[in-house]
Amino acid sequence: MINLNLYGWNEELNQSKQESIYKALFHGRISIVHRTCYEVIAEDGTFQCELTGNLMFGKSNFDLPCVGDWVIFQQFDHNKGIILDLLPRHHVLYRRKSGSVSEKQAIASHVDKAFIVQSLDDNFNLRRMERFMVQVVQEGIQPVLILNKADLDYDRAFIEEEIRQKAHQLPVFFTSIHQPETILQVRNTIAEGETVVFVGSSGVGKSSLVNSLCGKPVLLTGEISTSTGKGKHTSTRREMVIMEGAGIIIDTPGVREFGLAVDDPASLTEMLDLSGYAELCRFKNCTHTNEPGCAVLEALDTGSLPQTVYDNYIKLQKEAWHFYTSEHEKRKRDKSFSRILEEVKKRKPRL
Ligand SMILES: Nc1nc2c(ncn2[C@@H]2O[C@H](COP(=O)(O)OP(=O)(O)OP(=O)(O)O)[C@@H](O)[C@H]2O)c(=O)[nH]1
Ligand SMILES: [Zn+2]
Repeated sequence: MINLNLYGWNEELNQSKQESIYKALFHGRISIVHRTCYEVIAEDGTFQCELTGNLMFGKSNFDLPCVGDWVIFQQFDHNKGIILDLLPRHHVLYRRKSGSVSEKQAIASHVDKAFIVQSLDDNFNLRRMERFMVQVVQEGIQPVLILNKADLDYDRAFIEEEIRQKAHQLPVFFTSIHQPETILQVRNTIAEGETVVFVGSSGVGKSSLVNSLCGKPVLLTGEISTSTGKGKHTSTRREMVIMEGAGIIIDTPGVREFGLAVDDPASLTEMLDLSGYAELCRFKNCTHTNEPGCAVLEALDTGSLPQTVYDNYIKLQKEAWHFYTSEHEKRKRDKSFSRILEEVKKRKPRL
């Protein structure tokens, strides 16, 4: 018998289950998605499940279950099932599907904290960190910065100076899988039943960290490729694992570029340290690009706002607006399409 409280099951989820017409069936949490096959952890063990047609058709991609989702399923055989219902999601980590402008993809759900992992070699990049931060904060997920491979040679003074401006926004940890005490520090911040997702570029050590946190190898890690000295891309599927006596970890595969899927582009100034200036702009709806009396541009001119911070803001802002507007266009189109379908249905067949 598996205690699902350790996997994050709680009273709130139980309440939403009671509202489902399938409340008499089993519930469980998705730990791996493999194309159309979902591995579900339930009280009676692990089940290989498929989706019922209702959950599959007429749904956007991001409505499909993802790792971390709680579902209700009908068991058949001893370890198989059909997923009939998806409990309401909260704190979902989305990203824009690569190669698309407006299609978002759910990566993990019911997430409490996001560990944004960078390695202390040439991967360290605050602007890239901001990209992840913007996305997770949007969903009410708490960001944490993990600077890994602290055993390597790096300029600690430089890094500390760089992250000083960020330290008030998110906790920062220096870790190394070769220094157990640094792993323990991170582990102590994860409470029982809490869900943590790992995000970051390929090769920064996400899977290695997960293994170290669990105290045993639970995920495959990339071997060093001798030619480049970098880890090979390994994770092709997402996995959820549990740490004994602590929370739940979801590892995500490293992606070359993590595309923003934010619904509130206006929130960017706050997260990117521009709000202090933006409040002083003459116009309330200032875009900080060419307006007179723009305090952001002024700060840029006097040098108190670094050009790199501003450039990143403009880049993310553009991307967010692009996503936001095309998503709205698409919704409008979908709506009128479903209206046409309704009309078609209403029409009586002529005999
Ligand atoms: N020196 C050092 N190497 C590390 C550390 N953590 C991980 N590595 C190495 O970095 C390489 C990549 O590690 P992974 O854990 O596979 O990286 P990942 O972020 O999961 O990569 P993807 O699965 O591709 O997203 C492996 O060769 C690890 O042994 C660390 O703290 N110090
Ligand atoms: Zn302005």
